[in-house]
Amino acid sequence: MTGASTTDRGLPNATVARLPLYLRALTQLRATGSATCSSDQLAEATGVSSANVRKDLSHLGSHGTRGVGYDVAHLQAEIAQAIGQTQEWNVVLVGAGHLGKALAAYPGFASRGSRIVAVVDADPKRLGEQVVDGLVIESADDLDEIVRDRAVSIAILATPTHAAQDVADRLVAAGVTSILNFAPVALRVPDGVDVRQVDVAAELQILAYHEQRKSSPREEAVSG
Ligand SMILES: NC(=O)c1ccc[n+]([C@@H]2O[C@H](COP(=O)([O-])OP(=O)(O)OC[C@H]3O[C@@H](n4cnc5c(N)ncnc54)[C@H](O)[C@@H]3O)[C@@H](O)[C@H]2O)c1
Repeated sequence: MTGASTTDRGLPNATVARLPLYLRALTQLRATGSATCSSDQLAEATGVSSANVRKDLSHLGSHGTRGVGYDVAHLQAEIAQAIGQTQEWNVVLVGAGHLGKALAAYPGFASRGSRIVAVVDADPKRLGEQVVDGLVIESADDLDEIVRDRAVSIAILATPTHAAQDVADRLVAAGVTSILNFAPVALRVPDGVDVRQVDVAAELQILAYHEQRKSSPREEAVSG
């Protein structure tokens, strides 16, 4: 992600990254009828340590009540407010290939505050193809118009690497201020534009590193 380790609002980026996890856990707790929860419960549901849960929530001004814990509904509203989920954000998805289509078909974004309002592609053969109910592939030539007319502020970029910077430039010029980038390239964007890079391959490489570390003592023991 671009920018410093603290957001403009003053929350540390690591906290911001965990808030959606707490929100998801609180939504599940509320669905099962829980009115209150402890930091331990949130820790268990999210995989975050209890100490970090308490620290993160204290940044929001929530300290919980001794012996009772946190009020689930109140905390849910507070986190939703902090991460801007009290309104719906319009998203354009650029690049309707294998990955783009799979993302566009995922029904879970809307319930978490983001709505894909357009899917665009540069390949004329794909135009008009239905991706999901209510979304057909539109022309990348119309990107500027789509961003402006549909009040899009967030883009998902799923084009090949070679096209990504050009697409990002166009998105920013049209008014997009946040980009979720799947193309394996470091985008250059002006100040005020946030980029989150998703690199599943790098995540796998990190796991491979840990696998290697797990297996090497055994190998040493066998050879030694
Ligand atoms: N983050 C990860 O780990 C991860 C995993 C898979 C794929 N990827 C990346 O995601 C991107 C998409 O992968 P894919 O398998 O879906 O590729 P794909 O070739 O199936 O799809 C890419 C789509 O982008 C379209 N496109 C090309 N130039 C464009 C432009 N200028 N404007 C709009 N659309 C344009 C193409 O017509 C095509 O439909 C690639 O950059 C790939 O490397 C990343």
